[in-house]
Amino acid sequence: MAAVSVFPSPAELGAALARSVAEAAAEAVASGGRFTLGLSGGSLVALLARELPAALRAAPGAEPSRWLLAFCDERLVPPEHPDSTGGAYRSQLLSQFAPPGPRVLWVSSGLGPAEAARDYEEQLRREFPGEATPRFDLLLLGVGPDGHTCSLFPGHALLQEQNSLISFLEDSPKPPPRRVTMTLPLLNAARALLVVATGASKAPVIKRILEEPREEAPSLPAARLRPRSGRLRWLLDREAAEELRLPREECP
Ligand SMILES: O=C1O[C@H](COP(=O)(O)O)[C@@H](O)[C@H](O)[C@H]1O
Repeated sequence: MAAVSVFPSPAELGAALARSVAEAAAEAVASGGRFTLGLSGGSLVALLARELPAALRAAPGAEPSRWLLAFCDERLVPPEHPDSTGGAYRSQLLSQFAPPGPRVLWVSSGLGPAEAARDYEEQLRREFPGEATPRFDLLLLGVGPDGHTCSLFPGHALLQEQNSLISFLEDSPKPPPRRVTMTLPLLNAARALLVVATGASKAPVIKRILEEPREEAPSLPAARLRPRSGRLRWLLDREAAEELRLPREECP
């Protein structure tokens, strides 16, 4: 069962998200020496860029130099392109870390989609030796008004992927079309998933994802986020949560 927390606005949500990341980092660094974090793009980039640096200053044990960062999905455009998730994080968030900052696994934009996915999966496997399916400490996810998460779109064949950790698509309905993405088996292996949604345009799909009867294989990709043994928490602002009736935590 997912936990659902609702915030008055994206500002309070962003601050709580940043505190959760800092706390998870401090815990992981204390127990295992490193923190593995997967980042999604879109609206998350600005939220994290605005709130995470201050949250980290308040959590000395979080130690960003002990972090391994990966991208939950990436658009295959040059890093300087405005659609590049890695490029956006580099300029908006990573530039704020004092050296040495986190270690980052970059998706290679110079390769074709299939090669880029294969290369990224190899990079990941090297970082998690001995784990058939790597378990990230925390994955930060978004959701689109159509119910997509990462670059997993409704009705797309990638939803059936069972073997690869990373896959690719060349027909994303949301531009740009060429992308690589974590697959459901990798997402659902994580120790914790935080899914963030803000704005009224997402209210109808949030209701469907969280309140429609649970099917074996729901059509909305974000409804297939079901961690095998990890935690799943949704962070919503009031607008995104306005159609929900289920019990949730109302946060100040
Ligand atoms: O295209 C994408 O969209 C989703 C949702 O983005 P948002 O701006 O509506 O929050 C994002 O999570 C994903 O990383 C991105 O490639």
